[in-house]
Amino acid sequence: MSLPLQPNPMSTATTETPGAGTPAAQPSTTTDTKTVTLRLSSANGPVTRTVLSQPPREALPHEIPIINISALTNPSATLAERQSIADQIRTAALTNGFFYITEHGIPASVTSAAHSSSLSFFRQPVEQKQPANAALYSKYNFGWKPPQSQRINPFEGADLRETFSWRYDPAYDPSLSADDVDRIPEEVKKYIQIDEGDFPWSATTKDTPEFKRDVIKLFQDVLELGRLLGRSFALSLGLDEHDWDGKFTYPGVGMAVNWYPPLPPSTATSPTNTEPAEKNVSIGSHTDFQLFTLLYQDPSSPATALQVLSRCPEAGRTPGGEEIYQWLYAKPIPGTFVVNFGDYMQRITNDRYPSTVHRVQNFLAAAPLSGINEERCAEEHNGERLSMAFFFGFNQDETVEVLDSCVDYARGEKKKYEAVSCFEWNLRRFKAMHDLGSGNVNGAGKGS
Ligand SMILES: O=C(O)CCC(=O)C(=O)O
Ligand SMILES: [Fe+2]
Repeated sequence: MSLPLQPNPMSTATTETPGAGTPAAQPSTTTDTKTVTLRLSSANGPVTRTVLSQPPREALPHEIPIINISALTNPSATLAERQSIADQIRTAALTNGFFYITEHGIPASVTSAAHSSSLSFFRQPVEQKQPANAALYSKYNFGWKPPQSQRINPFEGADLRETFSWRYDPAYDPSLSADDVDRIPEEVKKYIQIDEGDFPWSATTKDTPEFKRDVIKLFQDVLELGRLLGRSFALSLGLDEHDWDGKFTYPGVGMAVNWYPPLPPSTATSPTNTEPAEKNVSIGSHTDFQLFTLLYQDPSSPATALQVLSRCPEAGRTPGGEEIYQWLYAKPIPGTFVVNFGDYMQRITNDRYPSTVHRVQNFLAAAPLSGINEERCAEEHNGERLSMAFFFGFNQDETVEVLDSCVDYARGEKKKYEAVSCFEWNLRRFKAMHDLGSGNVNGAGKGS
């Protein structure tokens, strides 16, 4: 593989002065293209993107590719086979920073049990979810978050989703024995956040005892999968595949189960579906904070929900020379997880691997995308949608510098970012979001 990786234009954005309360998208016109200006908070402060004012379109296979990762779980696979996966990941990273993984080894029975148990939890009346309320009962904002209690983008409306979220607890780590848990070093322990009395799980077991069991089983499988993928990411960046193994021993993983009601039909029939509709975001436009995210999408919901902001070179540039973007649908593909990179990855790769902006608009009236869900969408569907997101980071006490493989020293390029620990990074990111009036509407942090 040829190193260093060349700069990635996907990662560039225009930094602007914060202005909480400013409309998220303002119409503007280039010579012959209608665009809106999207505002959001990012790793580098508030940014704007110029976005085509047209309905999102389905991503083409090369724009969000499907990568078969069966070699990662096959003990007799060769390094060349694993390198081939790493190369596909690198290509996807340098394209949109989004891809699907298939043949990942997590049985469909595990994802579907977690899915249906989560639905049982969320479909309960509010009074039954209230004992798990994160804002009321958690020291760390873990547990249930009611609809419109979060606002991931300070420039858009409150998110309509409900969420149940928590973070890594070594007691549920399948790689650790009870003795290992007792021997966790103090410098690591101080960053591991655990609520007392097994909260929030303790508040879910009365009426939905299977919720904890099924969701934790999925969490455990995804944790192991994330560790394997970490090796592919290292390989894709010109490192040894085991270079990061020691950084994932007690990883800073956050998990969120999201339950989306349908967006109101008035928004669903909007001719452009590009205005972030002040009051109507399922989850606002944002980037994820950490290294990478693994996302399970509900394969049974109407398909036009998750959208990825992609560069659109065919649209030219704005009169001010800025790049133009477009929204692409990342449709649910049964049996896959969606993978995207987060802000910490963008940092340590000197912007090579972009932390791509995405959002969810869960439209009830959405037309099904090609090849999937036609049958399901033709049936009665109440428009709800469930997703489960795993936000993967290195151990919280780890500090990873910008990788030399991502800096073209021969051309005078420099490391753009100073080294920062994963814990410090998350703190900074939460703070930046809250300083703009974002995050959790009632004041606490988000689980990602
Ligand atoms: O529900 C989805 O498809 C995406 C969720 C997401 O982006 C997040 O929780 O950060
Ligand atoms: Fe996200």
